[in-house]
Amino acid sequence: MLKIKDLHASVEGKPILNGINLEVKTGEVHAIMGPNGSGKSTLASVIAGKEEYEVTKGEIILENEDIEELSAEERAHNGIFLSFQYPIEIPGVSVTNFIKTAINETRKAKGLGDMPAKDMLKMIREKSELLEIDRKFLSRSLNEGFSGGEKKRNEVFQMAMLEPKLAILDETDSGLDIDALRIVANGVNKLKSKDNAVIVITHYQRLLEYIVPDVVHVLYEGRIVKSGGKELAHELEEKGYDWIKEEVNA
Ligand SMILES: Nc1ncnc2c1ncn2[C@@H]1O[C@H](COP(=O)(O)OP(=O)(O)OP(=O)(O)O)[C@@H](O)[C@H]1O
Repeated sequence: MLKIKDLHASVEGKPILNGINLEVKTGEVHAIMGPNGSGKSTLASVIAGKEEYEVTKGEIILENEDIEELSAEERAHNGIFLSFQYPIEIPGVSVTNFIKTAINETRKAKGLGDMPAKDMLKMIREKSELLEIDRKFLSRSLNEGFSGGEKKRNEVFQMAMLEPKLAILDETDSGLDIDALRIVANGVNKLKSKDNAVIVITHYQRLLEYIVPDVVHVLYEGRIVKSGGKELAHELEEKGYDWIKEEVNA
């Protein structure tokens, strides 16, 4: 699904990613952890193709295609979904209208016409039920006055509707209370299939109790310095990152 080879990236001339190697296969869930400022969100943004980040070296390959030259929009059309740490508000555009537009734009890029209204409504009904989202919520302006938990739930709803091949969830646990965390995680688990893959960026082992990762990576100073199974997340929660830093600097 995704292969990243020796990826280096900078922002405003400052190197942030210093040689990332990562392979995510279909059906897998990978967690990325690491201290503040280690480059986790930058990695997510670079995969999604955000313009402010400059790739200075390396390759990002999605399903055997080098996506380096593709814009963020084209990458989204190719099935990459990135949830944002700080989602934007769009007053006057409802959650439903936003998602309809996003789905139809993706279809257009594939040479398809708009999704018939009946199918769209059916999908909205199914996915909102899956994620236990109140229908009233769907007519509200996108993210305007949403609580932290509502924002996150809305993002997972967008993901459910767009059915991406590769979903990158950045700090999905921030702002979620325990019940919402469980609902969001259950939603992600239900959306997981043998044909897609998920990368979860998180600071806490808590989320990984619900979305169980196949592989956990530790990012430090722009490199993946350790990878392991889900037990690595427990170890990090217990011991923090100093031992990793010592290992790297030894
Ligand atoms: N758009 C930007 N402009 C300037 N600096 C940036 C930008 N994006 C990231 N950086 C810098 O890159 C470094 C890595 O940031 P990044 O957000 O990727 O880390 P992180 O591991 O996700 O951190 P956190 O755990 O705090 O969310 C930081 O020093 C940050 O200030």
